[in-house]
Amino acid sequence: MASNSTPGTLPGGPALNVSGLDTMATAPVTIAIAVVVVGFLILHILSPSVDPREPPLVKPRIPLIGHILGLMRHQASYHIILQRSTGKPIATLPMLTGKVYAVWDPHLIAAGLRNKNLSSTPHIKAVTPAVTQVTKHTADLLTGPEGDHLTDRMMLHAIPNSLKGASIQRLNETALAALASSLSAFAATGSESVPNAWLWLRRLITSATGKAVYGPEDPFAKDTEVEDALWDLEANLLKLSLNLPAPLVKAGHRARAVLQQALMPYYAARHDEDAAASDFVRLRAAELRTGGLPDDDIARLEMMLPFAALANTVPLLFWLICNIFSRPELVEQLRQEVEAGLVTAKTDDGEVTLLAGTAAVEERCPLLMSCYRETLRRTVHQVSTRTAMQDTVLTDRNGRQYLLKAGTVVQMAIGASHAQDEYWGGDVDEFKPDRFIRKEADSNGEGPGSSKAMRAAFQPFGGGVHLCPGRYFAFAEMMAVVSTLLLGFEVEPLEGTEWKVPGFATRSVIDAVTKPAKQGEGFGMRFRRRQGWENVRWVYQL
Ligand code: HEM
Repeated sequence: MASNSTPGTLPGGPALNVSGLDTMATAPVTIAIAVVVVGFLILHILSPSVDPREPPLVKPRIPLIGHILGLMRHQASYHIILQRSTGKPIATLPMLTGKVYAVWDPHLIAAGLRNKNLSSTPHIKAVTPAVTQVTKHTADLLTGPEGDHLTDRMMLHAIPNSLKGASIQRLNETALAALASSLSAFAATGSESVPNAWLWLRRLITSATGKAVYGPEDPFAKDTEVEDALWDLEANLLKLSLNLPAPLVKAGHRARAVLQQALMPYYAARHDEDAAASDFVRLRAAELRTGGLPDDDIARLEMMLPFAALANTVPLLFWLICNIFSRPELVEQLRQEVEAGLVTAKTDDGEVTLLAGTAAVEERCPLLMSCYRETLRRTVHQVSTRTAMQDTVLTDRNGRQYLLKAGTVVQMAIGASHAQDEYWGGDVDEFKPDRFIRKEADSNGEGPGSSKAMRAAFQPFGGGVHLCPGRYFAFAEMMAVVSTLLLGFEVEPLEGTEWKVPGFATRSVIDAVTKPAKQGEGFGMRFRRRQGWENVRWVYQL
């Protein structure tokens, strides 16, 4: 009988074959063990091989698909979760029969972003046709050998050249003039209630940026439906890039159609060549035309351009305003700093000139700059995705080397850099307005929270050749709005007296800055013109 068999005797041995009852009792056990063994064999065969020189393997709880499910559910936050649970600087994440390298340590991220063997081109080429639905002619062109050349021209020539020097100066001046006009007219009767602060800021920044980027023919100025489409598309970009069946991405398809239909007449009429259009639009479109793209496909492809200009500035400004105005004492300190540091002229007829450029704020308003950096630290979750074009070695700060095999995808998770107490100290999960200017806790100037450690781990704009070229433009827009609200307005929550700031939405792997949950629904603000600042006309200078 089975019950008399020696513990540990293997099923199927002689003692177990005595009666039919024994056979019936052990058969399920045998099958179960066989299933487990076969399962392990299959897993072993399917699991990607990992060289000991590669980053350490972090296996998911659910074999094969665990990391895929984790990334789908938590998106960019999954990297923070994994880094915190494993404590590792870098890892190999097995997914189905393949693998992805996840880089979490700031020094390794910096090394990866600088490394020329890690390229964004394969990723761009892979997702662009699915996301933009360009014609087959253009898709073939982009994915063929000419596509590499065109992508390089766009990324390494058109973008950097259009966002520097006189080009960015002009872009900034136009956007700042548009903001000045909107904010000078805002709450003209003395006060204004804004039921959804997120949507209000979205509108404010979209109209100023749209005008600066596209010129007077700005497609976003023609219909607010176009602006809505941009953000609906943003929310669906991941699904579109995965090329999921149409019924699962209805909202994405609709938003894409609205956006592309709005951009097509702009490019067909060659408004990108208008004198008042920015070089950002002009140089990219010119490059694409030279590459053989028809105008309609330029419009399809260029629906990605406003994402770069808007998708991160609007949420960052939203969090900066929430972080500041929900702290009355901080508001008082910042008001003094801004009035003393940034106001350069105040005329009798009510014109106030404010500085909004990076150098001025850095030099004259250290607390405001610290709040800005702390907001970036807390809300940038960027995952920079590259492919290793050849076997590549990354070296950490202790000289330890990790081999990245050619052809493997590398995800560098800046959100993980910004969330490690090893660099930021025990209060890493809190918003500390003065974090970047407070006295160093660590006496030798190197430990958690020291300026050296924080400098290494602060990477909100990426690095290497893809370092964000729009950061100074975004900064001036945000500073103009924040300084104006500080000086010119009393800002209160619309409902009650307590600030109930929305939580974070799922942190997308597509963009860099976290958005508020549910489009900031239910979070309104009331603005009242401050005594002595009632009839101000604002002017901004860099
Ligand atoms: C607070 C606002 C912003 C943040 C936090 C931000 C962040 C970033 C980050 C992290 C990257 C690197 C992406 C990577 O490594 O793959 C990037 C790239 C880029 N950003 Fe920004 N950005 C902001 C505003 C802007 C603005 C306003 C513009 C345009 C006017 C812009 C244009 C770009 C472009 C074109 C790239 C791609 C550069 C390349 O791949 O070579 N960004 N941004």
